[in-house]
Amino acid sequence: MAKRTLEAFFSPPSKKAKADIGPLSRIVSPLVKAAQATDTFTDQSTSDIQRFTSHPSWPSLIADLPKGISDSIEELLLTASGKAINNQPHLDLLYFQPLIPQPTADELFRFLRSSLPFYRVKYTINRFGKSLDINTPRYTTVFGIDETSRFLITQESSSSDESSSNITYTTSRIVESSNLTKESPPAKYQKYTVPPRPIPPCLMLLKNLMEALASDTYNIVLVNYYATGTDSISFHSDDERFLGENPAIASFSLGARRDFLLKHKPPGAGPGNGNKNGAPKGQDAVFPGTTQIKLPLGSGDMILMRGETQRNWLHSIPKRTGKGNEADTGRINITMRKAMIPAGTANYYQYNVGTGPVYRWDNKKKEMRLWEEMKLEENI
Ligand SMILES: O=C(O)CCC(=O)C(=O)O
Ligand SMILES: [Fe+2]
Repeated sequence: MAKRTLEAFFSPPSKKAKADIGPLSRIVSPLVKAAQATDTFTDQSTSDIQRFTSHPSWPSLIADLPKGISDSIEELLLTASGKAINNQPHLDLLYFQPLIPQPTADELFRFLRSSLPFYRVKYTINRFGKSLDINTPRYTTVFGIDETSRFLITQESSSSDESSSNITYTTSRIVESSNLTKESPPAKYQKYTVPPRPIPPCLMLLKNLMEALASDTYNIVLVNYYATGTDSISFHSDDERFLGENPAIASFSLGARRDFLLKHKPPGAGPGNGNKNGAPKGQDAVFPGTTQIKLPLGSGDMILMRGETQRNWLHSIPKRTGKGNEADTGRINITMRKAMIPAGTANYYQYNVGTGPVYRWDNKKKEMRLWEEMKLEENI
């Protein structure tokens, strides 16, 4: 049975790179081709066959990206260019408006909403000596593993033919000695309440694209689904220590337009201070020389937050209610991050997968439903 790392599996055969296209396409295009070479992508226009990939850690098969979508994304790469927003202290954003134009973005939105498993995570925190139950006000899911580890993959098919469609990942955890951290990864891994899951092929093209735009690599893909305008994320910064200093976080939006707000942390707010809810209690002072920013993120928009942004700025997606609100048609947000140590993997799975039931999109009822109930109804 052939064994390769996940990275090796998707890495481009460089000789296939086209010579006549711009730098971004040169990076990403071979990755699309490499993925196609595995036959995990199938031409939906000429065939009804939808390819799926399985993995023991996923609650269901996950469909591969239809070739129509990946082709459209690939075509657009030549024109990708972002606008810098860095006219306030400690702020360094790159705004692609859009990165993927709306027809393709909306197709990708419908595809991902129907294909990915989601969770509605509940957890308890300790505030001022009292325990507080938190219901995450949106659907979430996460894939990937920190820098200390790799997934190994094997092909289910006994054939060594790379174009076999029956590809199954199997998780094996290998730790490269050069990457060993003080926290022993195998011991930490035993403590994960949710075992890490490999990034499915349908998210790899986006990951490769965002890596090319950010000039960085990512190992964690976090997906939020805001079903209605009452789903939200409160002011916070993604400044956890396991992301390292000044992380570049790529955030990609699909579906309904939602306002993305940014405000500077209040004066005197240290790292982690006031992190989740904005100003620490009793301190809602505005940082001198800064104003709040509102970016109305639409389908296909991407925002890269980099430099000192996370350390100094908070961001949120506030609730938007009212009749006929576009927010009620649903929005997906995908963030790409690089977790350096197992504590990062554990944290993301705890707060974005958790231990509760799986939800999946029901295309007939047009809502997220418990996957167990859907399976019973459909006799799956
Ligand atoms: O939905 C968004 O645009 C933001 C999501 C976010 O900030 C996060 O997941 O940390
Ligand atoms: Fe965030």
